[in-house]
Amino acid sequence: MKIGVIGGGAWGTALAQVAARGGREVMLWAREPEVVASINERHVNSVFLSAVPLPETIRATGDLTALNGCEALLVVAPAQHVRAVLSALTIGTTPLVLCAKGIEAGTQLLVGEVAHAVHPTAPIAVLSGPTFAHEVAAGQPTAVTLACADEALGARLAARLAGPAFRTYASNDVVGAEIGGAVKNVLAIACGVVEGAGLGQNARAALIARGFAEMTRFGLARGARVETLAGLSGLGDLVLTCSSTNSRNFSLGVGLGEGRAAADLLADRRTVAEGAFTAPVLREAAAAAGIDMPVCDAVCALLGGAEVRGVVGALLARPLTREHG
Ligand SMILES: NC(=O)C1=CN([C@@H]2O[C@H](COP(=O)(O)OP(=O)(O)OC[C@H]3O[C@@H](n4cnc5c(N)ncnc54)[C@H](O)[C@@H]3O)[C@@H](O)[C@H]2O)C=CC1
Ligand SMILES: O=C(CO)COP(=O)(O)O
Repeated sequence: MKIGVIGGGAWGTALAQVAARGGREVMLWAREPEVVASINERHVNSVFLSAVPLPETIRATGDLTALNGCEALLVVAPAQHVRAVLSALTIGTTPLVLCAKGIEAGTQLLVGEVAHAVHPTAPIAVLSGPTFAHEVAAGQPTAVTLACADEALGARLAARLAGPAFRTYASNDVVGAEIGGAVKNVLAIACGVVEGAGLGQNARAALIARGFAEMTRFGLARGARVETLAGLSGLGDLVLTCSSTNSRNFSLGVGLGEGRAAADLLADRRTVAEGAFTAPVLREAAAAAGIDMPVCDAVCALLGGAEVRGVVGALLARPLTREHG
């Protein structure tokens, strides 16, 4: 049986590699003809993950119908494009494993909720965790959360995707697994700003802890479980992306912290920094639910062009409050 991968960016390619290592045949759909040609002809994704040779069992296509008949589909298009890509597919009851991290603009839906809206008969699972694509593709040790409401299916998917260096931990908290990944991208931008503006390591650690408090407040309000938020897909991924310039979100924040304009930084890149798209949606959703998320608000202000010194000053000048509740 084949595994299908929807999205030929760095993460889709690394996950194709994971599935291929498990002995699966993999069909990867990519939007860019040059990615399809590069994978099929030279067995490398020269656009998004050029350092890693790929096995011949990974085939690429630009035709979504080539994914028909796959045992499961890993959905790895950026969050804002998942609806459009899934709408072009006939799915039936093929399990969809959502691997993008974000919240849809306009609807405030998590990616799994978007997938369910488009394909109500398809079982939904979420794969999320601290996973830089280049490390996974290189076979470095990695652990992820594999969440699925249908626990038997979740266990099957977790077993199918696991490998000697790729540990999958099963969970039935789909919403919790998604919220961690979506919110940490916004917080990683904030930590990058701290780095770019030279505000110090104390500030970064404080942002991680207070950011986690924001993630928890938002997650609990959306039905997530606190232990999921404190696990691989929440705190684990938050720590990873808030500490490394390998994170696209963190490095976007570094640029903002250095005083560069968000529009210029985003125009310069072909890769996706999901936090830039999630931040305004998260602010909207949090405000509608009456949830205080000052770090996320600060990221929105910086993305909108506010000056770093003023935004940081306003964060620090908030009235003193209790650490918990
Ligand atoms: N790169 C990583 O280390 C990890 C990425 N992710 C998540 O995976 C998702 C995909 O990210 P990457 O593979 O890193 O992407 P990438 O940044 O390597 O490449 C950009 C991707 O966006 C796609 N794209 C651009 N415009 C599009 C459109 N209009 N419609 C459909 N697709 C479009 C491109 O085809 C390409 O696949 C994101 O949600 C990201 O947060 C999750 C874990 C790790
Ligand atoms: O989600 C990721 C690692 O888990 C990748 O983070 P960035 O998208 O910030 O590079």
